[in-house]
Amino acid sequence: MKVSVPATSANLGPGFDCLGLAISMKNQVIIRPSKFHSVSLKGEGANNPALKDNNMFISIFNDFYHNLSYKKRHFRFEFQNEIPLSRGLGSSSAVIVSAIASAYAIEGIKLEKDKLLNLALAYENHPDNITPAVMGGFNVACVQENEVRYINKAIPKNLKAVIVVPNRAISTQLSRKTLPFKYSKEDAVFNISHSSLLTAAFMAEDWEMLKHASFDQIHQKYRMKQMPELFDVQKTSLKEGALMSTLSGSGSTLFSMSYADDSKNLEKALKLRFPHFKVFTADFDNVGVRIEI
Ligand SMILES: Nc1ncnc2c1ncn2[C@@H]1O[C@H](COP(=O)(O)OP(=O)(O)O)[C@@H](O)[C@H]1O
Ligand SMILES: N[C@@H](CCOP(=O)(O)O)C(=O)O
Repeated sequence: MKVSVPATSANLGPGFDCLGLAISMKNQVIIRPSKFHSVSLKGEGANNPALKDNNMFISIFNDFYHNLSYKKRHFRFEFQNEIPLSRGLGSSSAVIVSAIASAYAIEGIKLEKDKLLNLALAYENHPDNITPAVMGGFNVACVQENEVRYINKAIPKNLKAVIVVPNRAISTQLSRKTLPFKYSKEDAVFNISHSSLLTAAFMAEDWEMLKHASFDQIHQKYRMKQMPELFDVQKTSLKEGALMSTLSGSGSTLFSMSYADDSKNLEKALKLRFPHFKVFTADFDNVGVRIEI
């Protein structure tokens, strides 16, 4: 059985904790019944001992598997990870979503995507990256009485993600601690209006509007201060043809969206200016979690 989940970019500037989209880089796990428990790790995190000894995927998988199955079976887990850890590309959401989906799939129990999303919410209490991880595409989501309410839209092929991954990790938990406890009415109005305009721009496919809508007052500046070079990455991206350029999730990655025709030049300019960071172009993912029995 094989499950894969795409990377995500959450917040998209003003949409703190409510907007996110899926990117075509994935974490994949193959699970087979086996005589003994065993784990193989390839790609991102392969040299991280914590992922071998105390793997979040395996503990969530076990929680669900033991509730769903009366059998005591062992498995071999083969992980192939493309999503870097703690860089704001939704590595933890991918783990949560794939672990829950795998526990159901290995027992042959059908799990609707909406149910998967609501189960994932117990592990990540903001819906902005679990929703695109499950559904793919662009998503606006909020939580009401422990349920995710969302609207989803596919992102056309003529758009690309240009991604700058710094060489330093930022944990989401710590990055949330840098944010103020209170905001002014001006900042609240700024973000509500920009987030609404950005959502409308995605729905109407008015890509030029992203150049005006993608600004934020409530989280990026506080977080980016931890790595001030990110302000430079953002400025360079917007100057070199990005339609929008925002801190991806809680950082440290900077996400830009551009027309496919402009993406090569943008990638080249960023590589030249920031040779110590990993810069690449990716497609968007409009499918979300994939399960092959
Ligand atoms: N491939 C993985 N396998 C197991 N655990 C992972 C994996 N990727 C991420 N994690 C867990 O998620 C944590 C990172 O979560 P977080 O700081 O929210 O990063 P991100 O911004 O990438 O979602 C890691 O410290 C680890 O516990
Ligand atoms: N809205 C959250 C998103 C965190 O995304 P991640 O990819 O960094 O886990 C936040 O901004 O804290």
